Amino acid sequence: MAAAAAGPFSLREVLDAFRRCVTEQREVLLEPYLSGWRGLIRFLQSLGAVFSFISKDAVAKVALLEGHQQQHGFVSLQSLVQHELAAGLAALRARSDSGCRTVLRLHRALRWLQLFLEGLRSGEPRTSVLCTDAYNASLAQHHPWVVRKAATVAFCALPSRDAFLEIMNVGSQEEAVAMLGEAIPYIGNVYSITQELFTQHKLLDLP
Ligand SMILES: CCCCCCCC/C=C\CCCCCCCC(=O)N[C@@H](COP(=O)(O)O)[C@H](O)/C=C/CCCCCCCCCCCCC
Repeated sequence: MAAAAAGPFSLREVLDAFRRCVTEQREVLLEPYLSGWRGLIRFLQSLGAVFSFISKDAVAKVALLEGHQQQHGFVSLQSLVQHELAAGLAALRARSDSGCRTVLRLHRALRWLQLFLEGLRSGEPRTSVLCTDAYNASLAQHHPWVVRKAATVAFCALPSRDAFLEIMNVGSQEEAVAMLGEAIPYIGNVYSITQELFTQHKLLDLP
């Protein structure tokens, strides 16, 4: 499946992808953006079947964006937004397969990731608590009750903080925490630029 290439998870690769995302003109490049997501999905898939309903949704969204990227040759999120908005906001809102609505879902998930990684870095050992708090402060408000319920049940199966730091494949715990400190601002930067772009074009509530 193109959206989830094989190979072990490496936080360094994800960090590099999100670092490569932002240009000097504050554009968000689609290729590294999707590459970062593919790396994250690989991690999620390694956590087992209890998370497969989440990884399947993320894989489908990345695959949809890969399709749009290949079909139209978009280089950046900005060019994707510009292209889809050319048909008018009403037409865009009526589409269920638009790149914009799909990016919006991943964008909200990126906020979850930022908060979750900040929590991991803080030293709180209960990953399910960290994950639930990050989820409630980001994605949860956009999900129906049944999805919220399934997600919070799945969070109880998360590995410990120590296991998380190990799976990052970065080295010692201290090195892993240092890399989290490096990664969070890059992810935050991609989030902020996308948030500005979607605010500017009134796209933050695409159905
Ligand atoms: C060393 C630490 C690294 C942490 C790595 C984390 C890896 C996480 C990888 C992927 C995150 C999942 C992204 C999920 C995107 C969800 C998008 C969404 O909101 N989809 C819903 C709406 O879609 P439409 O119906 O409108 O098309 C859809 O209903 C969602 C269904 C699935 C439930 C989503 C719950 C998301 C919970 C947050 C992720 C938790 C992962 C925990 C693993 C640490």
